[in-house]
Amino acid sequence: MNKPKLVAGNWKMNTTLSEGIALLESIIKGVKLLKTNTKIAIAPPFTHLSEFRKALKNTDVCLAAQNVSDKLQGAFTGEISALMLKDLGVKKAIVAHSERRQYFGETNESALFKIKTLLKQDIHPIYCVGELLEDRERERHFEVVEEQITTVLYQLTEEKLPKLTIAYEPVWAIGTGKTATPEQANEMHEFIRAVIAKRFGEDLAGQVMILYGGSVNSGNASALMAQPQIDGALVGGASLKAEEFIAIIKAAG
Ligand SMILES: O=C[C@H](O)COP(=O)(O)O
Repeated sequence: MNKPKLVAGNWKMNTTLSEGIALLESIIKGVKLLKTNTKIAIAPPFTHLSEFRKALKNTDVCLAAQNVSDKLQGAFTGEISALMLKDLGVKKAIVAHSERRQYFGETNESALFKIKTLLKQDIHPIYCVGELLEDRERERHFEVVEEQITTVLYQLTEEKLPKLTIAYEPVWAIGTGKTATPEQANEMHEFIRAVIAKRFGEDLAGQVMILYGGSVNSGNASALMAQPQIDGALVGGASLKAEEFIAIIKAAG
């Protein structure tokens, strides 16, 4: 299946607005010089979204958010709703990143609410799944990821499914410099697709983009992107360096 790949940069809690604009400008410049079919998304901190929307206006780079509230509006101090994101031109949003699960108590259940509220605003969720190191050591990784997939995706209707992107990010590979081998990543992507297919059929499962995330960089991107089940990458640290990020996009094709 030859669908265009997606490379998404998750900037996490990095850059001031002025630093962010400078980095974004370098990325836009680099992308313009590339001949690529790869789709690109950037998820900066919330504080950057409004300015980034202007900067991305005449580009093919898609504006993404790193999180969203599971509530639509009201007395929820500090939260940002899907409606607010839509108003800022946000097209995609990361949901249940492992750092949100680990430090902010997010669960599969809260992820489902977030995904539903995003889909109502026609913002496409990037739903993060992945096992802890201890899960892999105990050979529970397939079980953990299966639960993350079934508790969320099985609650969605068929027509919503193609709007969803999955990011498989083994927690032990995030920001650690340890990448899953291309074979390990591909094996899990294949498993995820099979779990989706069990409920929705092969055709729909084939339409869901499954990204790999976890220490992706210019050195390992080509081997990862060459795997048949890997549809792209969710990039953390390396998306904060324009040259690295551009090299990853190039490797994706
Ligand atoms: O969202 C991105 C992932 O957490 C990967 O981060 P990393 O590329 O810094 O390992």
